[in-house]
Amino acid sequence: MTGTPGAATTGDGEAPERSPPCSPNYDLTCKNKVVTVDGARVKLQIWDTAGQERFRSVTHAYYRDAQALLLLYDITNKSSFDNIRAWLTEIHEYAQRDVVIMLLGNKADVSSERVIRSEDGETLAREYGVPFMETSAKTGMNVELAFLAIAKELKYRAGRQPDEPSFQIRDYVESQKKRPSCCSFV
Ligand SMILES: Nc1nc2c(ncn2[C@@H]2O[C@H](COP(=O)(O)OP(=O)(O)OP(=O)(O)O)[C@@H](O)[C@H]2O)c(=O)[nH]1
Repeated sequence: MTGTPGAATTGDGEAPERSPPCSPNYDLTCKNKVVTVDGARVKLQIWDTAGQERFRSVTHAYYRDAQALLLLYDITNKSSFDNIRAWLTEIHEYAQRDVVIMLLGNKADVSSERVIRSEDGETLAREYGVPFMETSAKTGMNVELAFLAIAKELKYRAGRQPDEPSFQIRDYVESQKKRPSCCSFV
């Protein structure tokens, strides 16, 4: 899922789903994930797109309806990081205007091969006003947090009362995220 968007749509854990059932195909995989937010079950339907250029025309159709997009790059692979700007441009054009976007720098466990500094991810995320953290699919670092933050944001939007203070996903992520413990590069 590196250099690529993963899209999420939600449904109430109990209610009929807003999204159609998962039907993965050759260039997309799909999984359901239930996250508990303030005692309520939020079901996320997660689509993992392939990042290759040749799939872009196919993936438009999928992320057009997404409520959230997780953009992953690989901290050991510069081109995956460089691709993120192109994806953000695509998203601006094709995704819903209020889509929740999160930038994730994956493989944070392999610090010896790091070529993208955390600060570079932070700077890019700030430029686009999106939350950012580094993750590791291997150790699990910040992985649950990424889905929890998305679920919180979507649940908040769905049930917001006019006088309720808004949920600030960037502040939440900043306060909860773990930082990689070692930084042997630059
Ligand atoms: N050390 C480490 N390896 C990882 C991590 N995430 C993925 N990998 C490894 O990187 C390789 C590629 O992982 P994939 O998830 O298939 O990569 P991808 O970019 O999604 O590939 P496509 O779905 O084909 O675009 C596999 O060998 C994974 O085990 C991570 O956080 N840390």
